[in-house]
Amino acid sequence: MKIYIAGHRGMVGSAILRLLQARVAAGEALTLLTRTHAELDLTNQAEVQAFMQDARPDVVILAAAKVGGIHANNSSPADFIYKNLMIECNVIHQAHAAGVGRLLQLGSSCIYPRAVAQPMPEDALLTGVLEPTNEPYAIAKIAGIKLCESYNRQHGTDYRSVMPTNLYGPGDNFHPQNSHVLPALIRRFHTAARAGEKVVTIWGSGQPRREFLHVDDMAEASLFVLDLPKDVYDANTQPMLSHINVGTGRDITILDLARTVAAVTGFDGQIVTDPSKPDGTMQKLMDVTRLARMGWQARIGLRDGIQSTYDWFLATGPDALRAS
Ligand SMILES: NC(=O)C1=CN([C@@H]2O[C@H](COP(=O)(O)OP(=O)(O)OC[C@H]3O[C@@H](n4cnc5c(N)ncnc54)[C@H](OP(=O)(O)O)[C@@H]3O)[C@@H](O)[C@H]2O)C=CC1
Ligand SMILES: C[C@H]1O[C@H](OP(=O)(O)OP(=O)(O)OC[C@H]2O[C@@H](n3cnc4c(=O)[nH]c(N)nc43)[C@H](O)[C@@H]2O)[C@@H](O)[C@@H](O)C1=O
Repeated sequence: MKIYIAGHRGMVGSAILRLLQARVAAGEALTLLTRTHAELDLTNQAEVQAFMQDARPDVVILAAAKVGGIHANNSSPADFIYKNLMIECNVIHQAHAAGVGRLLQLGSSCIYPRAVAQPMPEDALLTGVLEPTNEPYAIAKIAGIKLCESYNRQHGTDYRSVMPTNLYGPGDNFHPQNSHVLPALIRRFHTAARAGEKVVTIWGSGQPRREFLHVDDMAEASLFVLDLPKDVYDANTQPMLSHINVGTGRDITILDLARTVAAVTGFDGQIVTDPSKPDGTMQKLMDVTRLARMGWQARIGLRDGIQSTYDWFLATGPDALRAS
């Protein structure tokens, strides 16, 4: 079986690739196809068409996307909606055109309305107004779900969607402005602890609540959902409500997260908030009942996950981190 992993150098794609490589090493007859962004620009329809027609994968895992934290989303909304729509349209349509029967694409918890009841079940989709700081990205991610559902309904494909909560882990983007909160705080607290600084500032009020899932758990959940027999997936989803939430089912305030990162990195000074920066959604907690019913749950606790991610950060060194 030939599996194409789109986005294999990203945080999630590389974690999925590690799991699949382990399966190959254990004797599974899998051929893993990868292309870097430089080799194949997934926003380019002609390039994606040529690749799919030539490579003819049996299965596609779509983990490539334009990804970033609250500031990146808020300041480059055109990039987030345009690139993500183009990637999804090209990969999903050209996969179908090349006869790919099975596909898994990754969305995001930001697809749900900003003021929805918590925890958020899958059927909260399209029931209210989205969070403005990431509405363009969320619209693209909702389109990804609807693309998969539409191809399934019209063409009988088996294209599945998983909706991860906020992720973190090895391979994350630690950029000071463009990253998500957890890698941003690891870098900021580490730098402050090393420099002997007495104050670290975090964005917003510190009161928003977020749920954090380690990327190795996410990779496991992705393959779990991809591997589910079709009758099991179909029995637990609906043709027009087919996505599956992936999370831990537990959340934490940003201030408590900052305290945890401070402890892991050895920072013992003061933490102050910066209310001039946006809070975004006040709470984002996944209802993970659907996935739990099918037999999967997260294993890596937040404190352990932050510690191992910090160990990876230290081993990798700031110079090897992403530049944008
Ligand atoms: N990180 C998180 O907290 C969350 C992530 N997700 C979703 O999970 C998926 C993976 O995210 P994550 O691994 O964190 O993101 P990363 O930014 O780590 O990885 C994304 C990958 O996609 C590649 N890529 C982007 N644009 C293109 C393009 N035009 N052509 C080819 N490759 C491209 C990137 O390559 P390059 O770097 O060279 O551009 C990169 O390797 C995404 O769908 C994301 O929306 C969902 C919820 C939370
Ligand atoms: C995964 C998810 O990620 C984004 O949504 P978000 O959850 O709001 O993401 P975030 O991680 O950037 O922020 C979480 C909270 O943390 C606060 N915060 C404090 N200090 C820093 C800080 O230094 N950096 C960042 N980035 N945030 C900080 C910040 O103000 C906010 O209150 C979207 O891309 C969305 O589309 C999406 O899918």
